[in-house]
Amino acid sequence: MKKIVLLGYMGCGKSTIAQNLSKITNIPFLDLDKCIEERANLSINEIFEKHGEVYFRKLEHEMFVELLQSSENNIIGLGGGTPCYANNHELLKGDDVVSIYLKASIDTLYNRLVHNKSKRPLIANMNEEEMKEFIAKHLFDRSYYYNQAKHKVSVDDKSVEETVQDILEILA
Ligand SMILES: Nc1ncnc2c1ncn2[C@@H]1O[C@H](COP(=O)(O)OP(=O)(O)OP(=O)(O)O)[C@@H](O)[C@H]1O
Ligand SMILES: O=C(O)C1=C[C@@H](O)[C@@H](O)[C@H](O)C1
Ligand SMILES: [Mg+2]
Repeated sequence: MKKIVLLGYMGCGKSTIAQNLSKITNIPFLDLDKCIEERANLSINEIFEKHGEVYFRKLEHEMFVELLQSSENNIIGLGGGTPCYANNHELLKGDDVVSIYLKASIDTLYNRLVHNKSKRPLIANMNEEEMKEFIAKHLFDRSYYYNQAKHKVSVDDKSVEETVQDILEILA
């Protein structure tokens, strides 16, 4: 079964773009973060607080494998860190997987995340200056994994509709 997997840094728009793509294509959308929250019956913040990040990464890997194994066609929106742990980047290369990196610049990410960080435990307690530096370094560290995707779409200065259109061209 075909799996369209959207990946990229926090705030690049995986969830937003996947929802819109799902409406147009009628392919059901699964958000990995949401699936984890439902399975654990805890928010992502609560999982990090109560059990720590290592436990979260284990749940994240198990849930990603489970979603890829299901027999339906799906759009799967990954968490920002998913490709960077537990060899999950290898799963982006599977035969039935169309993996797409939504590539955003540091400025785009910062502008989207600065007013929207409370539900993202890795940045929730940072001030604005710390956040910019963190995003720059973290994005650099993670880029190797994001670039394992089969396709790349730049999202800077594009509307949701324009990014969705770029993805439809990849899928055509
Ligand atoms: N052109 C755009 N494309 C996508 N998102 C946009 C755009 N312009 C503004 N946004 C906003 O940027 C934010 C993107 O957040 P979203 O939750 O979709 O990202 P994400 O990649 O799923 O993040 P996370 O990894 O934390 O789950 C949303 O608040 C969305 O409304
Ligand atoms: O970038 C990350 O490591 C994360 C991104 C979010 O989607 C969540 O999966 C969680 O907050 C961790
Ligand atoms: Mg998301």
